[in-house]
Amino acid sequence: MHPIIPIAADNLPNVPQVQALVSFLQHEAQPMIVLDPDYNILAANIAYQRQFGSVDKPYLGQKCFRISHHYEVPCDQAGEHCPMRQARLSRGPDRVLHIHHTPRGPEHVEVELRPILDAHGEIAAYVERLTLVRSASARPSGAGLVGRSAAFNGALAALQRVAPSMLPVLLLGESGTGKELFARAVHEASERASGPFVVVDCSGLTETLFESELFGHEKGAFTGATALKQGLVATAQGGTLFLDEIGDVPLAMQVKLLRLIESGTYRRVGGIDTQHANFRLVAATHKPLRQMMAQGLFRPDLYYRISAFPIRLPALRERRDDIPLLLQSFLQRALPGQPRLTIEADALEALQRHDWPGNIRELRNVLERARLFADDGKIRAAHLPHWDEAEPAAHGVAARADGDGAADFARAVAAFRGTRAELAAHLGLSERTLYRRLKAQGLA
Ligand SMILES: Nc1ncnc2c1ncn2[C@@H]1O[C@H](COP(=O)(O)OP(=O)(O)OP(=O)(O)O)[C@@H](O)[C@H]1O
Repeated sequence: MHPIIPIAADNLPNVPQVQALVSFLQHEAQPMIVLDPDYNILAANIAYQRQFGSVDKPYLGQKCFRISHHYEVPCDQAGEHCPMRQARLSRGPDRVLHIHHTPRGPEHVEVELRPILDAHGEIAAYVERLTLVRSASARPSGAGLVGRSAAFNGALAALQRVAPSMLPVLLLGESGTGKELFARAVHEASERASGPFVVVDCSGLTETLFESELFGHEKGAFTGATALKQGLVATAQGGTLFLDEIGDVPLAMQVKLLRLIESGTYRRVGGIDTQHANFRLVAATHKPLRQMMAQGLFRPDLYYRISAFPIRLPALRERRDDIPLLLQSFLQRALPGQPRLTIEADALEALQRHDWPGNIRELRNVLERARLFADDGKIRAAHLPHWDEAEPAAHGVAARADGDGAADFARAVAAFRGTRAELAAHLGLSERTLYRRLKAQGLA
C-alpha cells in the first residue's frame, strides 16, 4: 500500500480553478503534476507518486527540469524542446517525447502540458500528464527497440503519434536500421496489439507467387494447388500486415495491392468470391521510392496511398551516441551459460568510429564475431574486423570517383570524426589521394 501523501505543496496559488483542479486530479489513473508558470511542481497525484516519485527525493516545490532531467536550467536552454514554453506561446496543449530520470533510471516519457487560465485569461498554472513509452528502452535492454539519441527519439515520437490511428505507416531506412522492429512496435502500440502481426517479405517473389502468398488460392487454381489456401491478408485479419521491401513488388502486382488497400477487398487466386480484408498496413523499404516513381518503376497512386505517414529511421552513423547503449543491450542477450563480456576502451573507440553501412545488424554481427575471440571475456580492438582494409570495397568509396561514389565520399567525409590521416586510413586512401579528392569536390 502506498501512503497517501498530501498532494499539494503549501504554496498552492490562491486561484480557485487550481485548487479544484488539484483535488480533481488526485485520483486520475495517469500520472499528473501541476506546475506554476515558473517551473515549480506544486502538486502531484497518486499515480505520479507511484510511477515517478521516490521517497528520498522530494519533488514538491522543486523545478520540473531538475527533477525530470537533472538540468540546472529549463529544457529549452539545455538544447531540448520545452513544452511549457510552447504551451505559453500557443496558450494551448503541447506534447513532446522526453527522456526522464525515474526511480528505475532513464525512461522515454510522453509529456503533455496544458495551460490553466485564471478569471482574467492569464496562465495560472499548467497540468502535465506523463505517459511511460513502452515501445522502446532508454536503458540497456534484453529485447526490443533500444535508443535514446535525438535521431532515434525523433523516429520514436513519430511512431507514438501514429500507432493508435489506423493510418498506413511507411518506414524508410537503410538495411539493418530496425524497420521490422519498428513495424512490430507500431503494431504493439496500436489497438490491434492483441491481433496478429504478419510479415510479408516482398523481395524475391515472382508475380504469381506473390499473389498466391498474399491472397491465397482456391483448390485447383493451378497445378499443385491441391487444397484451398488462406493468404497472408486473411491471416492478418484484425491485426497488422507488414509489407517489407515494398519497393520490390513487381509493377503488375502493384495494381492489385492498390486495389486491396483502396477497397479493402480481394479475390483468392482462381476464386470468384470477393473477400473482405481487415488489417492495418505498415510498409517498409530501403529503396528511393520517389526516384523509382519518376523512372516508372513504382506506381504513384500506390505510393501516395502508402506514404501518408512516412517515418525515416536513422542510420547507425547518425546516432553514434546510441552505440554504447546498443552494445550493452546486445551483451546482455548472451545465452544462458555464456560468460558476460565487457568491452575495452580501444574496442569501444573503434566501434564508435566505424561507419556501419550495415547498421545495427552489422553491429550485432561484429559483436557475435568478437565474442568468439574474447577468451578472457574482454572484447578488444584486435577482436574487431580490419575495417581499414575492408571498408572501401563495401562502400565503393575509393573505387568509384564519380556519380554515387562522389556522394558516398562526401557523406563518409561529413560523418567521420577524426584527423585527416585517420580519415584516409578509414577510406583506404593515401593522404595525398584523399587531399586531391577533397579538393576536386570542393571539400578541402
Ligand atoms: N533500435 C534497436 N534496438 C535494438 N536492436 C535493434 C534496433 N534496431 C534494430 N535492431 C536489431 O538489428 C537487427 C536488424 O533489424 P531489422 O531486421 O528490424 O532491420 P531492417 O531495417 O528491417 O533490415 P532489412 O531492411 O535488411 O530487412 C535485428 O537483429 C534487430 O533486432
